[in-house]
Amino acid sequence: MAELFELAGIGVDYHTPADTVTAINDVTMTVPETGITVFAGPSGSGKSTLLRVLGLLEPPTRGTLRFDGVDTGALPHSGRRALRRERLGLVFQTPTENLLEYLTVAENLVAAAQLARRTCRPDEILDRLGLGGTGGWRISALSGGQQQRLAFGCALARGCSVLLADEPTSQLDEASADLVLDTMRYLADEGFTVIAVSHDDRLIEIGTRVARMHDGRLDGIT
Ligand SMILES: Nc1ncnc2c1ncn2[C@@H]1O[C@H](COP(=O)(O)OP(=O)(O)OP(=O)(O)O)[C@@H](O)[C@H]1O
Repeated sequence: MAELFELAGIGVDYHTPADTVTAINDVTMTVPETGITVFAGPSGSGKSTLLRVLGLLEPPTRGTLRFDGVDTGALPHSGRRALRRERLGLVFQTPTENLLEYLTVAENLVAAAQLARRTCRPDEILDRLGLGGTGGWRISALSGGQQQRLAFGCALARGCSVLLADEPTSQLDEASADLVLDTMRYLADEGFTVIAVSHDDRLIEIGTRVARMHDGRLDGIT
């Protein structure tokens, strides 16, 4: 199995007025290009911080992060930004955080594509995600699960091959969460790399690889 991310001795410290918090402590692992990798663990164990590191939103304090063979720490700021924009799609836990509420569904997809200087066919993406016919709708007319589906759609519109989701089901009722789980399975089957952070047992169950975190450390991978 090809490995997409290679983490070696990754550490992240945050300096607060009171002290230094080590959010990630010496994490060494790989993340494969295929399947669904889930980071699980109690609150405060460092899952979201690690996802931000993988999403190139935040450089680690220590260690080496290779993405597709490239040492991301050796890249200039512009190189990291280009990788982030072109390859990595982030989906956050609050559905509306991922979308522009003053635009329609289709306009959100077009705006996402434009960010990556691409064009897209909104109807095609909406059909693939089971949202056919909603192109002209306002975002508020979609359910929370449909909004999260559209957030994944925006990553597709940008041409991203890697989808990183931070607790994508935590704000949703069961039916809406089901829509998101189906979408993640579909995208993994389509060959996208899907990576998620979650407390949700049902999301952890669909993981093809589950990395358990505790106190910033990796506690095991199954
Ligand atoms: N910007 C920051 N400044 C200071 N400390 C931070 C910052 N971000 C995270 N932390 C601390 O780092 C540790 C890991 O936080 P993180 O949010 O990554 O954990 P988590 O497992 O995702 O938790 P949750 O499931 O509650 O979101 C916690 O102790 C948190 O308080």
